[in-house]
Amino acid sequence: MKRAFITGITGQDGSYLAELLLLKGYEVHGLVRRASSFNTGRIDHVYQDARDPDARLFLHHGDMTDGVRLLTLLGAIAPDEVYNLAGQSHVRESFDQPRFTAEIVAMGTLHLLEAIRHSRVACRFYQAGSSDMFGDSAPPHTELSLLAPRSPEATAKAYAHWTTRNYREGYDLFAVNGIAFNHESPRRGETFVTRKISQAVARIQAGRQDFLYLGDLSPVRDWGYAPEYVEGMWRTLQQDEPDDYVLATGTGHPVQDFVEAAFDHAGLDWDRHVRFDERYLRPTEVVELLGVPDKAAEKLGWRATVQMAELARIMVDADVAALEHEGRHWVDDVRLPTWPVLATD
Ligand SMILES: C[C@H]1O[C@H](OP(=O)(O)OP(=O)(O)OC[C@H]2O[C@@H](n3cnc4c(=O)[nH]c(N)nc43)[C@H](O)[C@@H]2O)[C@@H](O)[C@@H](O)C1=O
Repeated sequence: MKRAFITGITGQDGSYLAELLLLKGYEVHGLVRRASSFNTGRIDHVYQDARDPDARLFLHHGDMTDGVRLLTLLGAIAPDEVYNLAGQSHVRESFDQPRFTAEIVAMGTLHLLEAIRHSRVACRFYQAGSSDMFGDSAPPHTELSLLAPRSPEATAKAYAHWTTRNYREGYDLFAVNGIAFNHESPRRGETFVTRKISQAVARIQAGRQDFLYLGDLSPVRDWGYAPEYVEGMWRTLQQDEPDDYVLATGTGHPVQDFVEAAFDHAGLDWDRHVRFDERYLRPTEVVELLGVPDKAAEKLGWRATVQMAELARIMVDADVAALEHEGRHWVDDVRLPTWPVLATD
């Protein structure tokens, strides 16, 4: 049985990837930050008690800032595949917490790569790169486009990207950079713009909220559906040779298009409910991110099929359903959560 280790397993991508790998028959291990309250809401529905002889999902407390913990965990788990999805990924927040963001995203990746190198575990490594690294670089963006990051989050991702390449070339590690463009879902954090919009639409439709406050509606993003992207991540590690891949839909839209699609789907007039708030502006904005997914299509046989308007409908429907079943957060997973018991290592 193949074994995978996922950092960031409690996030949107980590939870979808864990589900996918369990379906593919893997034993899945995930890194979870210790907190005084449970933070595993996105994976509770697939969690099995570690004492169950059939359990294939194991959670381990640890942190990307703790390289020794990563080293000992890797040695104990001996995974075949490592997916580095952990991070402080909110761009606006990274301007307020640049050092913390760099510690997790840049140094955290270095800690993980060093842990792989020194534990001598024979594994393949996936680095969750971000289109944000392209920043000011002229669109459309390919694997060869210049990296010109415009935020602390993006500069940290660029460090992680180049460190991954150097470990591939210098230490003969099967290390891959996936460069994923924005990918969203009902599990997206509530402060990213798509989820903020879909949640607000549901609340406005239900008469629980009147206005949605947003920043700049003009930036263009290439939005896809997150469950499709984790399939792409997995495929990058199944190739004969390690390489870098753009994962994107190939179509860009301004934020305003997503706003319109979401409000339209609920039968609402967006213009009556959306207001501007300068607090959501960033010191430096990325004007346009647009990916060219041709290499992924050709080499991985991977293509994004859900485009922006359908994505908006999926997310609005999920948030409308979530309001109807308040208290259940991840409505696309209808099983009730069981509380996690951590593996004892
Ligand atoms: C690929 C990349 O994708 C994400 O970064 P992002 O593109 O910054 O995503 P977002 O959803 O925060 O913003 C999208 C756009 O929407 C504009 N916008 C307007 N008004 C609001 C607003 O009120 N909130 C937010 N969050 N954005 C707003 C905002 O200024 C920006 O132009 C991260 O996953 C990152 O880690 C990553 O890898």
